[in-house]
Amino acid sequence: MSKKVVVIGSTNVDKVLNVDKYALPGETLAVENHQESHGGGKGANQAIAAARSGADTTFITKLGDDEDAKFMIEGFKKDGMNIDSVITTQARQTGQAYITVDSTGQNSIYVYGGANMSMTPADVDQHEDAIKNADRAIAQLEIPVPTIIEAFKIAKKNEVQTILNPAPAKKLPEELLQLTDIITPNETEAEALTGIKVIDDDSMMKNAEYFFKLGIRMVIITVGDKGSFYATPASHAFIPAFKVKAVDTTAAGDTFIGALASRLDLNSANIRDAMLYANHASSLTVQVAGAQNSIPYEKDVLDVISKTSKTKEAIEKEKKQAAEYAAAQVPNHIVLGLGSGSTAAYFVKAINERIKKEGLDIQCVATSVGTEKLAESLGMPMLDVNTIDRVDLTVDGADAVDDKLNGIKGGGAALLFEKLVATMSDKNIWIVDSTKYHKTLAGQKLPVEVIPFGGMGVFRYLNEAGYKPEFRFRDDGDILQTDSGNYLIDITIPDDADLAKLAHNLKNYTGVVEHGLFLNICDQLIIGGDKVRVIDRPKEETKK
Ligand SMILES: O=C(CO)[C@H](O)[C@H](O)COP(=O)(O)O
Ligand SMILES: [K+]
Ligand SMILES: [Mg+2]
Repeated sequence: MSKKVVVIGSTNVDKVLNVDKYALPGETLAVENHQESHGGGKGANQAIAAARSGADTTFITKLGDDEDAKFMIEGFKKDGMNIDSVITTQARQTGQAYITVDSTGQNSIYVYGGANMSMTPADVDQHEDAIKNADRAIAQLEIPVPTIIEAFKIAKKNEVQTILNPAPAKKLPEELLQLTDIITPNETEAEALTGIKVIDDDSMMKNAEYFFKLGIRMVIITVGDKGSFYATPASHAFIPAFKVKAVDTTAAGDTFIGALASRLDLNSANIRDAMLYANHASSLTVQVAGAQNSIPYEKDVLDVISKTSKTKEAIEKEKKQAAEYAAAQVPNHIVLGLGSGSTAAYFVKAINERIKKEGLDIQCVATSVGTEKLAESLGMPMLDVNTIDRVDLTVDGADAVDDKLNGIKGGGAALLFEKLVATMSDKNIWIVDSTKYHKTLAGQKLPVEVIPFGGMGVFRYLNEAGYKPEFRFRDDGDILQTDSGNYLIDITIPDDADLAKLAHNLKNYTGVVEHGLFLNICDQLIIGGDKVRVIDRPKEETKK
């Protein structure tokens, strides 16, 4: 069901002058290149982005009675936008931006607000229905603030969600912020409003808390080519941008917002997917020079998503290949540790097939409640880990493994039981897809399991030590609890980390139960693929 979006905002015609160099005062320079006009304006860009992503889009904007207006309206109609609420004035020209770009790509812009800056609350009142009939209303700061306030008042009165893109950056009256449900600043715009510099997750959270206090329910901070952060009082996360070759970032921010508005459910339940969609959309915009012409259509975004999700299918295939390869190697008459996570689940099913078909004499030990449930549902013979003192072989997944077979586990929140079983196993085999194998673990996320009481103390220690800690939340926004009822704090492994020292320091900190660094544990790594790769721990390296 496509979202009904109304955009109340600006339209500019960008007149671009490509020159070799800027003319000095009094100087006259001939300009060779052909000059053309492009559509622009944050309102128009965001309306176009929403419309091209399939939203049922109505645009309330004010244009002069001139050629530029005709040029823009043609474009709006081509994008299937509802233009019944475009207001025409004789008193001002359509907004224009005079952009001079020199041979180095450096640009300077003069913006003539024109009709945009003459849009009044009365203009908006005349198009009250266009707002009333929408699911959500979006505004930016290229039209007068009192006009936005009027539009948002109508929206709130009619339970229409309000999204404020506070660009270009400036201070705003609390009245407007209190009428805003979702605010979408970039890092500079956020700082202009809150005075809190955006440098890391913590400062993004502080910005979010500032807006929550005003009654704003969701804060989205776009951080250039790094990605975008979202926060509601219940949950938050940073969604990294997709690494692409950026040619021209113009309209990337506007694309993100229009695309997000076309996807985000009104109860925000699909926030992660909507953010991923919007990140994909703006990653396409930056790869094309220009503004509105570079804003992608829904099918382009879905194409790039299906390409990445195809790798998702490829990854699942590799997990299965690694798991089935490992299952085929398991000897008879042993006590077998069953790992946790999606790759280990393929292994459990594969070894269960062998036990049934070949009548193998294998007793199993689970490394999590999830695996125990899976094994029992398959009728596998289980042992209670407290009744044995050793395991012959454990086969488990991993989140990241380096070229010394040191690894990180705990992505699936089972690290404590996994480490218990791994350390009592004579042999540990890890099964992974190719995205898990890295030269080094630096920069990877490392889970630290802490007791709930006092977890904040550990968080503060990790924060002060510069590990960028984040409590792990479930997708429904509640804090995650492990099988043992503990919390997980994910930290980032610093580039120059001494893993043994890091493991030692973490383990020794009061309140830390265990961490996800598994050093000198893995004896053999099996990496899935059409050609499975098997890497053994070098013989001379005795397990300490
Ligand atoms: O350590 C684990 C659970 O705590 C998992 O083995 C690890 O997260 C890998 O899981 P997956 O195979 O699903 O990527
Ligand atoms: K662009
Ligand atoms: Mg995982």
